[in-house]
Formats: sequence, C-alpha cells, structure tokens
Amino acid sequence: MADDGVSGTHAPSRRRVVAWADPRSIAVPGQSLAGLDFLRSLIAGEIPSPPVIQLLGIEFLSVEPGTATMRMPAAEHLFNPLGCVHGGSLATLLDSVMGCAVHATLPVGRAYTTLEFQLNFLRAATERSGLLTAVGQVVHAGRQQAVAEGRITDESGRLVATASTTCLLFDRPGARTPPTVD
Ligand SMILES: CC(C)(COP(=O)(O)OP(=O)(O)OC[C@H]1O[C@@H](n2cnc3c(N)ncnc32)[C@H](O)[C@@H]1OP(=O)(O)O)[C@@H](O)C(=O)NCCC(=O)NCCSC(=O)Cc1ccccc1
Repeated sequence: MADDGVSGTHAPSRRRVVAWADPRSIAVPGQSLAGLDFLRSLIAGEIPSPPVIQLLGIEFLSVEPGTATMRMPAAEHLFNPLGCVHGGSLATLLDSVMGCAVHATLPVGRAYTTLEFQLNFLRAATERSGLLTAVGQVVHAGRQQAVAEGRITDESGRLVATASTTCLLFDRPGARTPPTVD
C-alpha cells in the first residue's frame, strides 16, 4: 500500500540515491594547493565533491578570496517533524559556506577548522522556499583566527538564517619547516 499519509501505513515510499567519491581523493590534492585553487578545482569537478555536500544536495556555485556561495534545495528529505528544513541542515550549509570563504584566503601549507559558530533561524524553510542560497564572507583574517559571516536567503530573496563563526588557522601538519640546529 502506498505511503499516502492517510491510509494508515507508514512504510517509507520515497527514495533518494546518494553517491560519493573516496574522501582521500579529495583530501590528498588539497594538501598541495592554496585554498582558492583547491576550491576552484572542486567547483570545476576536477576534485570530487565532499560526501556531506552530496548527502545534503548542496551545489557549490562560486568562490573568490574571502567569499563563497552555495545552494541547497529546501527539499523534504531534509525536513524535521515540524515540516520544515531541519536546523542542522541549515547549520551545515552555513558552516560550509563560511568555512570555504576562510579557506579561500589560505596559502599552500595553511589549514583551518571551525572553532565555534552562532546562528539565527529567522524564517522556516519549507517546500515554498525553493532553492536556498548561502553566502559566506570573511570579516577578519588574522594570523591565528579568521571570523566570517553567513546568510541564507530563499528563492524569493527573503532572509532565512544568519550566522557568524570563528575559525582557527594553523600550519598543515607536516608543512612546518623543521627548526634549524646550530
Ligand atoms: C516563527 C519564528 C521563530 C519567529 O518569527 P519572528 O522572528 O518573530 O519573525 P516574523 O514575525 O518576521 O515572521 C517571519 C515568518 O515566520 C512566520 N511566523 C511568525 N510567527 C509564527 C508562528 N508563531 N508560527 C508560524 N509561523 C510564524 C511569519 O508569518 C513570517 O512568514 P511570512 O512572511 O508570513 O511568510 C521565525 O523566526 C521562524 O520560523 N524561524 C525559523 C525557525 C526554524 O526553522 N528553525 C530550524 C528548524 S527547528 C529544528 O530543526 C529543530 C528540530 C529538530 C527535530 C525535531 C524538531 C525540531
């Protein structure tokens, strides 16, 4: 019997196939590229998309030094029991777009990781929201920390969520010059 929501059966009837590449085929080339070059190669399809991006159906649209743009459909496979996109999916989109904005400022041998982020959910993302567009922008790029902001708008241009993050910047393990010995 079909899962029509009224017949009483709750067997899942909707299906989504997710494919992804070996994560090592993504991480290894990233070690020898500047952030901007790595991210441009991702967008060009020369390096496969990270698994989490495939899982959520995120599309990486563009990257420039200190800014990145991605898109994600407000699709029902991301819905929570309240009938809107789960806040964690929106958080993942914002963490991704802000992190990539930071990554796009880094030279070869430098890396980053998110230390914390703060979010405001301003409007529920529902089936009427269409494609969600997320933009990340670096507001401070220091030697040890970078601060970035992010915004999600729906297909009508209405603000869905805002965020800010602090990222730690560090030398990629193995990229440090060994200390000289007298
Ligand atoms: C409702 C409110 C929190 C507050 O609204 P305000 O800041 O005062 O804003 P404003 O007055 O400007 O209205 C803006 C729009 O909101 C509409 N609206 C307003 N009040 C109500 C109302 N009482 N009820 C319904 N709708 C209301 C209002 O008509 C307008 O829409 P419109 O322009 O007419 O089309 C809004 O910010 C919001 O929805 N944020 C997103 C929250 C979100 O999605 N969180 C993440 C998902 S949670 C999750 O996943 C966790 C979980 C996991 C697992 C299981 C369970 C849970």
